[in-house]
Amino acid sequence: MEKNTKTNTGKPLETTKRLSKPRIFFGILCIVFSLVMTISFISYLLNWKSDQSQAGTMMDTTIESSNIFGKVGDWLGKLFIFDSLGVAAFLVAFLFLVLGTFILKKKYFKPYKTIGHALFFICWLPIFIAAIFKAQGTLSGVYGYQIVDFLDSIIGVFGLWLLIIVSIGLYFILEFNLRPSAIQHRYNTLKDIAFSKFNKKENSSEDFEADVALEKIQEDGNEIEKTIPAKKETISVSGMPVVPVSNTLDIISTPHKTSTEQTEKLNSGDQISLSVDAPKPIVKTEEDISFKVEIAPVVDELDEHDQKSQKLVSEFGLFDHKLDLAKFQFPPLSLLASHGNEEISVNQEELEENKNKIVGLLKNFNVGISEIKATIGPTVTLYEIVPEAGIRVSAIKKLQDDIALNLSALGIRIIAPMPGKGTIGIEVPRKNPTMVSMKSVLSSQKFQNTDMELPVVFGKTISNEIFMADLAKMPHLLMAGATGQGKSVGINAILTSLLYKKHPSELKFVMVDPKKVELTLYSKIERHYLAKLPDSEDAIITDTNKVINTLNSLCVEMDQRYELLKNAFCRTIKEYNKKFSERKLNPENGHRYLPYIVLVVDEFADLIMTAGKEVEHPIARLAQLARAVGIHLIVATQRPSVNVITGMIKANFPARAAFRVISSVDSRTILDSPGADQLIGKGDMLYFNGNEIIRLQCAFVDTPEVEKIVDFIGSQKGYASAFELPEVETTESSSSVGGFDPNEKDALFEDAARIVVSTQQGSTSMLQRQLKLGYNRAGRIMDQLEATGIVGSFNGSKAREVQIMDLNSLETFLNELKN
Ligand SMILES: Nc1ncnc2c1ncn2[C@@H]1O[C@H](COP(=O)(O)OP(=O)(O)OP(=O)(O)O)[C@@H](O)[C@H]1O
Repeated sequence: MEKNTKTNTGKPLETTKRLSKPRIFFGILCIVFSLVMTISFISYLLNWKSDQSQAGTMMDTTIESSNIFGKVGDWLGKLFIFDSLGVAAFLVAFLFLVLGTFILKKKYFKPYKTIGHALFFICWLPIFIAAIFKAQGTLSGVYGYQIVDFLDSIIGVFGLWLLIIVSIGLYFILEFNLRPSAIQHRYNTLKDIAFSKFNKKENSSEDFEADVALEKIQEDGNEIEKTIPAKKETISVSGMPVVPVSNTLDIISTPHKTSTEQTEKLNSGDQISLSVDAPKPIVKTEEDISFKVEIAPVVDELDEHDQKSQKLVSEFGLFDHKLDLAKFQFPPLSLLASHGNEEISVNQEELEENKNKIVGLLKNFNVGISEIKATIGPTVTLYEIVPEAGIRVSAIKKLQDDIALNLSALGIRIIAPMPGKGTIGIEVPRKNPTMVSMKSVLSSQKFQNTDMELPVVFGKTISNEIFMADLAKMPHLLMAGATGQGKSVGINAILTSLLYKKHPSELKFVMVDPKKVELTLYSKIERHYLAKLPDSEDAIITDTNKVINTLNSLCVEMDQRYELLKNAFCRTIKEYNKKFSERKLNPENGHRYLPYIVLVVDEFADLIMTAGKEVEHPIARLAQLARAVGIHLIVATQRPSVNVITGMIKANFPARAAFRVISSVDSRTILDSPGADQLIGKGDMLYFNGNEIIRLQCAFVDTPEVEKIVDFIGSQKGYASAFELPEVETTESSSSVGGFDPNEKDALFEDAARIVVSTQQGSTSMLQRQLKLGYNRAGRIMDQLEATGIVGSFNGSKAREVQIMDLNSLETFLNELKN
C-alpha cells in the first residue's frame, strides 16, 4: 500500500494519478471545449457583422469566416450568443470549465454552488441586458430579447424592472444572507476592523512622526558631520534611529543649537554632549486610548440536577399536563344563547327628560352646574355633572333621595366625587335596560385573548366595556345579594368563564351547595373538573359535616402544597408547575402537577348557622394562606350580616361582589360602604376590588345554557374519577398508619403489596403508575403497607425499604393477615 501512495521521494502521489483514463479524457475535453467556446465567442462578438451573411454556409468551402475557429467558431457564437443567450453565453463556457475541473477532481470551484449561480445568471443576465440595450440583440440574444418583449407586453416596463430588481435582490439576500441582523453584524465587524485599523494607523502615524523627527535629527547629524569631518567618528549619530522616542534623548544634535562654540568644542576634540528638543511624544489623552469592552460570556454551568432534567426534556419533551385528556375540547360558544338584541339603544327623550329633571332639581336647591354629560350603559345611564365653583360636594350628596324622588326611579346612586374625574356622577336606571348575555362577553377579544391565569368575566361596566378580573389575583371573592337578585347567575357566570378557558388538568372545583339545587348541574363534570374527598359519593357537597371534612381536607392539601413548593424552592404555584413541566421536580419525591382549586360555597350563611366556628376556622385559614398554592375561594351569601361575614373572613376577602341587598347596613357589611341597597336587581351589581367600587351589569347565563355546557364537557372522556382531596382524620374514622384495621384496607392493597415485593421498591409513584391511581389513594395504600410492616417507614426522598423478600413469603403473610 505504501508503495502505491508514495513516490520514490516519499511524497504522496498526486490525486490525478489515481484518476481513470476516461475521466482524464473527458475532463480535459471539457476544459478545452470551454476554451474554444470562450475564444470563439470573443471572436464572434468582434466579427459577427461581417460573418452574419455567411450563416448556414458551413459546407461551402469557398466562403471564409473571420472567426479564429473558422466556421465552427462562427457557428458556436451564433448558436450561443446571437440565437440564445447573448453575452451570458460566456457562462456556458465557464460551466464547461467547472465541469472539466470537477471531472478531474480539482477543487477550484464548489461545483454545485457555482453551477447554481451560473444558471441563475444565465437566466437573469440576458433579460437584464435586453431591458437596457433593447436595440442590441447580440448582447442579450434572442432569448433575452423575446422574454423582455413578452414581459413588456404583459406587465409593462415598470413591472419588468420590478421583476428584474426583485429577482436580483432576492438572489443576493438568499445567497449572501443579507438579513437586517446579518447586515448589522457585518457592519459591526467592519466597523471593528476599521476602528482597529484606524488605531493602528494612529499608532503608525505616531511612529511616522517619530521617524520623521529622527530622520530630521539624522539629517542634522549628517550636517554636523559635514561641518566637522575631522571628528566624524566621535558623533554616534548612526545609532540614533534605534533610540526610542522619549523625553530624554541622550545624544542627538540639532543645527540651531550647534553653535560656533560647540563647533569649536568639537574641533578641539572635546566629547560632544548635545541636548536636543526631541519630538514631543504624543501623550494619549483618556479619549484617545482605544477602549474595548469585552463582556465575558456568562458561564451558565448546569448543576447535575439541571443536566438531568435537561436530558429528560430532550428525551421526552416538556411534561404535558394535558396529555391524559389531550383530546379534550372546550365548549363552543354556540352552546350559549344571545338573549335578544344587545345594541344599546339611545332614547333621546328619556335622556333629555332626566337631564332636565336633574338640572331643575339642583337649581331648586341652589346648586349651580356648569356642565352635564351622559354615558349610557346596559342598565343605567351615568350623568356626570360639574358643579359651579363654590358648591360643596356634600350638598349634592345630601340630595340623593330628592333626586331619586324627582326622577321617580329606583336604584339612583350618587358618586361624589367620581374617582379621578373631577365630576359628580348620578347613575339613573334606564327604562329599557339591555341584557348582557354570557355569549357576548365570552366571544369578546378581551376574553378570548386574555393571558390571565383564572379569567373571570363578570359582565359590562357602565360605559359598556367588558369587565374581567383574574381570580388568581383577587385572590378570593365574597359575593352577597338578597334572594332573587342574580347571585346564582353571577356564580354561574364565573364558573362558565373558567370552564371556557381552563383545561380539566389545570383547574378543579370544590362545590359546596347547602341549598342542594344551585350547583347540582355541575356533577356531570365530576370526572373532569371536580374535586372531592376520597370516599364521598357526590362531588357536590350538600351535607354540613362533609363540608367541614372537605374544608379540613383542603387545608391539608394546602399544607401539602406548601411543603411541595418549599422543597422545590418555588414561591408560587405558577413557578412550581413550570418547574415540574421542565422535569426539574421528581415525581418519585411526591412532586406532581398542581391544578388550581376553586372552592365555591353557594350559601355561606347556612353553613355558619349550622357549623359555626368549625367552618369559619378552615375558611379563614384557607383565605389567609391558600392564594400562593393555587387554592381560591368564592363564597356567596344571601345574608351579609356581621355574624356571617365576620371580621376575620372579611379581612381575607379583598374582592367583593354585591348584588342588590336589603339594607344599607348589609351593603356596608359587604362593601364597607352603602350603595348595594340602591341597585335595581337582575344582575345589577357593584364590584369592589380593594380600591374602588365599579358598577356592573352581570352577564346572564341561564340554567339550560349551563346544562348544555356541562353536557358537552361531561360527554367527553374524563379522568377515572374526580380529583381526590387528601383524606383527613375524622372523628368516625380511626384508620391511621399506626392503627391499621385489616377490614378497612384498600381493595387494591394486596395487588399493591405484590407489586412492591416483586419490584422490591416501596415507591408511591410506582404504585400510582402501575395501578393507575391518584396520588392520594396510592399514598394511603402505602401507609397501609407500612402499618402492616410490608414496607419500612417514610425515608425522605428515597423509596421505602421493602421488608418481605419474595412473593411466597408475602402470600403467607397476607393469609395470616386475613385470619
Ligand atoms: N345578569 C342578569 N341579567 C338579567 N337578568 C338576571 C341576571 N341575573 C339574574 N337575573 C334575573 O333574576 C332572576 C334571579 O336570579 P338568581 O337566580 O341568580 O337569583 P339569586 O340571587 O341566586 O336568588 P336566590 O338566592 O334565591 O337563588 C333570574 O331568574 C333572572 O331572571
